[in-house]
Amino acid sequence: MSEPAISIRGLEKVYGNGKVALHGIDLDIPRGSMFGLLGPNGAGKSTTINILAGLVNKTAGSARVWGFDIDANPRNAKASIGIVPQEIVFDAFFTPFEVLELQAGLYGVPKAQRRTMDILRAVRLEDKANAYARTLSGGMKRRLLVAKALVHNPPILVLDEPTAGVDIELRQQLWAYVRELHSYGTTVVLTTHYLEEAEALCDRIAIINHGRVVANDETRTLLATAQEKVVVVTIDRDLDLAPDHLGVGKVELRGTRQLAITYDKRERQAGAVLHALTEAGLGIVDVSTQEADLEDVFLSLTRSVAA
Ligand SMILES: Nc1ncnc2c1ncn2[C@@H]1O[C@H](COP(=O)(O)OP(=O)(O)OP(=O)(O)O)[C@@H](O)[C@H]1O
Repeated sequence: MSEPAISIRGLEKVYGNGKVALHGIDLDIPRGSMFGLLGPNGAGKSTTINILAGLVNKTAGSARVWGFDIDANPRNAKASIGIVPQEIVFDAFFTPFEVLELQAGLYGVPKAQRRTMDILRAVRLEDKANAYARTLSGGMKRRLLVAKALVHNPPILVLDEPTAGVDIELRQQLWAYVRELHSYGTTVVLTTHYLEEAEALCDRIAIINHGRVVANDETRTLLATAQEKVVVVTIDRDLDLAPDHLGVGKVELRGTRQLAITYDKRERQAGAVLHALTEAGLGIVDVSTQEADLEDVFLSLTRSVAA
């Protein structure tokens, strides 16, 4: 197997004020993956990313980006990663074209190899190429940030909370574009608070809490670890109250004919729940089940770890 796109070992960060942001993180992000870095506010996501980007100095540990050690080979490590930061910062008096050309200059991309107009076209800003950055809408600025991260054609693109404060339509556009990049082989890492977003987009997810990795798995495996399952049963008669004597989990009456039963799937299967209902003399008309979603996994993991 090829070396991971990003490989982190024992990464620690203590800020100047004594705040321990990372307690020793181990993390491998496979090449070609769409990887979600999830965690509540202050978990250490930005610190991790900023260390990889060379913007924050680590206290201990090591990291390799596309095989390049960030200490031994910082230039190559930096050239292998494009970071889309959380905050929008541009010089208002540069045009998108100039912003990208300047960035290309910073990364030492020779003029002949620059793809400024191609990138602007890809993020649908070609008609704004020569407008001042200050005249762009919030959404356009976001797209310009993505464009900026791509000028040196990095194999890894990291998006730090890219859709915070972005409207739904733009979010969809942004994700469509990120998916496209991913389909062409770019390794994509995104940090997000939006659990549904990570669930929908990422093939692997690591959850960080209080500077520690508390989960790191394929999205579907992570979802399968959620223990609660709900079976919703339509019964053959009207009820006034949820029956409380079934002994199969929490029973809730929805309307007069539907029962939602939440049970722990380690303890019993849906069949046993249905059996208990028929034993209680209730006829079953229809059945559906709901798996727990990522939010349940996230909450159970981030609740169980002390600060
Ligand atoms: N420059 C700094 N000086 C001191 N403490 C810091 C600094 N930057 C971050 N921290 C602290 O380190 C911890 C981790 O912060 P970090 O920004 O990495 O979290 P995060 O998971 O990215 O959260 P968010 O999503 O809110 O950005 C927090 O407790 C934060 O207050």
